[in-house]
Amino acid sequence: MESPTPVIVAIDGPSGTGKSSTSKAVAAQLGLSYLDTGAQYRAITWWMVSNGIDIDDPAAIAAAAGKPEIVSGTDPQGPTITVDGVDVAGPIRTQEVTSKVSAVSAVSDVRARITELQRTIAASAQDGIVVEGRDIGTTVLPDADLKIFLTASPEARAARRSGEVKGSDVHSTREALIKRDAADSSRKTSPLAKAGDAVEVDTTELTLAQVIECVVTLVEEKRAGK
Ligand SMILES: Nc1ncnc2c1ncn2[C@@H]1O[C@H](COP(=O)(O)OP(=O)(O)O)[C@@H](O)[C@H]1O
Ligand SMILES: Nc1ccn([C@H]2C[C@H](O)[C@@H](COP(=O)(O)OP(=O)(O)O)O2)c(=O)n1
Repeated sequence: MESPTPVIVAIDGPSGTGKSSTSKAVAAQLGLSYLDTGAQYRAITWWMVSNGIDIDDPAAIAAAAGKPEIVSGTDPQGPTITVDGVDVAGPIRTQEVTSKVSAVSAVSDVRARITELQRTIAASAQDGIVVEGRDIGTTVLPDADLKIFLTASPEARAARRSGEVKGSDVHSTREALIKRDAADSSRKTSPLAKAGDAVEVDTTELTLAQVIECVVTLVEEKRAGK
């Protein structure tokens, strides 16, 4: 049988809308690769913090942006991320990294470096790839075959996120999410935004299974129309 044309899917949206869980499941179901671009920004942030770079000094961040070697494994059944050969899948999820990632990812030299990496990974995915983040449909892969923009109410997103972290309360999680979204949406270089040709899916009232099914159907429709 002829193998299908590689398909490139971009999934963007704010925190807690379901990007990672949806992207991983869609990629696994359709035999595509998977790239979590937020993990790459978290990885470079982790490296800056670990190497004593002043997060409030964009020039210092820019000067160091080319130093760490970030490698992403794109198997949706077990995605990996390393910095200079060290597995950082755990350390990049700490509160400290989460609170600093928006400042680091606003620096244009950081974005240029990580964007190049993302384009290289997408171009080398033989069967296609699902790439999730904030600026994939607008900047990283503007020619993606399908662009999805996930949204959900701040309440739903905070409830989902605080459900993941033991002992966290919904109110402070909601405030932190709103603050990070505002920073990501208002930065000068490649802010969080919906591409003009993206399909918006509000996941507030949907189960994860429903969102996955919706995206799988959209990918299959695209493939059939190719
Ligand atoms: N539609 C949904 N309904 C309920 N919970 C969801 C839904 N989508 C995702 N989740 C849960 O919400 C949390 C955050 O999802 P995640 O995929 O990490 O979001 P994002 O990547 O957009 O930050 C996870 O625990 C996930 O299982
Ligand atoms: N394409 C991307 C992906 C993430 N970022 C930045 C902005 C986000 O707040 C952080 C972390 O992203 P991540 O997707 O891991 O965040 P959450 O899973 O939503 O908590 O990285 C970005 O600037 N551009």
